[in-house]
Amino acid sequence: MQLNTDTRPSLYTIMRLRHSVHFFLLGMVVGLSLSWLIYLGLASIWFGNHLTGNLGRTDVASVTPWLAPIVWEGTFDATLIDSIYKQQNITIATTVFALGKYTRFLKDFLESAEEHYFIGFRVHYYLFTDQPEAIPNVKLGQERYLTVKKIPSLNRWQDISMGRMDILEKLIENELAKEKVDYIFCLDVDTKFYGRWGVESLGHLVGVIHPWFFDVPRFIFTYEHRPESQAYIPAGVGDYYYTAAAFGGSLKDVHHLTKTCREQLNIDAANSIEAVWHEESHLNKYFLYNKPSKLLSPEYLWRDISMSVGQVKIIRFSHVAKNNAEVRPNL
Ligand SMILES: CC(=O)N[C@H]1[C@@H](OP(=O)(O)OP(=O)(O)OC[C@H]2O[C@@H](n3ccc(=O)[nH]c3=O)[C@H](O)[C@@H]2O)O[C@H](CO)[C@H](O)[C@@H]1O
Ligand SMILES: [Mn+2]
Repeated sequence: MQLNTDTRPSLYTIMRLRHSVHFFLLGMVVGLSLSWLIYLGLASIWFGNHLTGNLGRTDVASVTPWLAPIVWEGTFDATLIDSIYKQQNITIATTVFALGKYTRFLKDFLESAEEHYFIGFRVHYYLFTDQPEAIPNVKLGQERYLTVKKIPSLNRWQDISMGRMDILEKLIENELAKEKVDYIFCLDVDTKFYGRWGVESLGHLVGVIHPWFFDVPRFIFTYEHRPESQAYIPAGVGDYYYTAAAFGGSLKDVHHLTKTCREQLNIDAANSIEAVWHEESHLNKYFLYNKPSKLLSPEYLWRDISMSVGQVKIIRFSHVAKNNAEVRPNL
């Protein structure tokens, strides 16, 4: 009997083994490729999120010491923030006063607002004037409304400017509170929009840093320093210097602001004292003790379109050059 002592693997076995190895290697390659693709996918989501989180500026402060954001270009994602507010069906009331010769600013103000201001959102302008017939016919976009309110003019521009607090307080109380209004902004009319002013600006109480005082030390701020005035701020105190040409927030907060400033202005008037920068001084006092929940950088009220500084990468809203002696009723 002959035993089969040939222990060498048959050709067939070798072929099968090689096949398995090939299969194994192929599996490895496919597996690794898949893992790599999954890794890349996850990484892009991960780093994508981090990129959003990395928005920010190193050349300016974008948060206050009480952790309120200061809105500068490069600190927010406009598309993302629009999509968040789009779900909320909000209305933004916007007040503007144009008395005497200031009606001439209305055309540019309204036309430029229709191009840049809360585009895609419901805006209701409330326009106070002594000459409704002088209001230009500006075509408003969809879901944009304008209500004109006739009010008497006053002899002093300071009284017109300060008188806004009282009128705004009453507007909120008597009208806006009953309507579906979520936010309100109160703006000067001798201004024009040049870039996006959108929902990134919304908050409970919103102040705009004055364009002449955003990069100077506190002792330069033109707060009211006479203790006799209700707008008094002691030396060495204060966070920022805010402009009165633009402020806003929720109806409730802006009502409290306008009511408080109106009361303080009345006490000053009764004591025959007028704060150095009128209602702006009172607004600064208010913001010192009622901190804004959001601050807007001077991009949201620049000095004049022709002036540039490195920190201001985009001018969204700006005062227009005007000859005060010519447009105001008094000096
Ligand atoms: C950049 C900035 O911080 N601006 C403030 C500054 O002066 P401004 O020089 O910007 O004051 P202004 O002459 O623009 O007056 C304020 C606003 O009152 C209205 N108005 C005034 C006069 C007139 O005859 N008709 C009329 O409609 C108009 O809406 C105007 O925009 O100081 C004012 C009060 O001291 C206000 O605090 C302004 O917000
Ligand atoms: Mn002004």
